[in-house]
Amino acid sequence: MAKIVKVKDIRIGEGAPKICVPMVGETLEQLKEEAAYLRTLDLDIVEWRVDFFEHVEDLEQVKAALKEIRSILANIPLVFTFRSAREGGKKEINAASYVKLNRAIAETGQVDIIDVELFNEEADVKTLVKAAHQHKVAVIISNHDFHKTPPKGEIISRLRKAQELGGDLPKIAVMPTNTADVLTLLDATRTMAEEYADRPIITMSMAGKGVVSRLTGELFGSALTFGAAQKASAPGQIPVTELREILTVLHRHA
Ligand SMILES: O=C1C[C@@](O)(C(=O)O)C[C@@H](O)[C@@H]1O
Repeated sequence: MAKIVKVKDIRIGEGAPKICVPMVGETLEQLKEEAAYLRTLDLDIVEWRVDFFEHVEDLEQVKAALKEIRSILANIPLVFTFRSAREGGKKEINAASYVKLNRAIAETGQVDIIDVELFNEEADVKTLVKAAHQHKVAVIISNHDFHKTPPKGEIISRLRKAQELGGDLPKIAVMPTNTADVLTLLDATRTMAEEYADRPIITMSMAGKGVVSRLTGELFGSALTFGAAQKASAPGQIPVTELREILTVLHRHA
């Protein structure tokens, strides 16, 4: 039985998939407005995609912005994510800066989860997992392919590696070029969840073809799904209101 990952009052891995909504503001004012708006929505978790932030390379300004966001979000769990440009994000920073940023933010105690990309040096991934856990912060170990869908075995291999490295929530997002790719992601999710995972996993097939994978996590084994508020952070995210409605109907008939 896969364990539950608790972040504040949210139990990831129990019941219907949890809804995570990204903030993609570039300025502090935009982020404060986004955070205030997200408080009015029916969501479970907020993700700060800090790679969009104009001052992402100034740690003190990131910390100051985090303090404001944390205050506005109150008891809503917060994921801190720097998405690298090579995996679909807005910017690229070097490995040392990436580790320093994520470690410093984990140590603030103001985030509940950090997202660490699997395709970093293994030593850096392990360093961040250890630092996060020392400060009672959970870790998503993530991987993204914005160009294709790898074979089923490779998807499973990456999720298993993320689990072996101590990620509380292994995650993979892939791009379908056809509907068979969507079935590959769903089949890999099912096999990983049923045969290898001892913790919740997060998977999605992106863009319009992949929307079905963002809705059917309870059936195939993905414990969290991303929905859009004012602006999506990746192709295929649907409005959070529609997402909640569909997840509720599917959960009722599960
Ligand atoms: O990794 C993910 C998943 C995602 O790429 C998606 O496809 O919804 C959106 C990102 O903001 C998040 O960090």
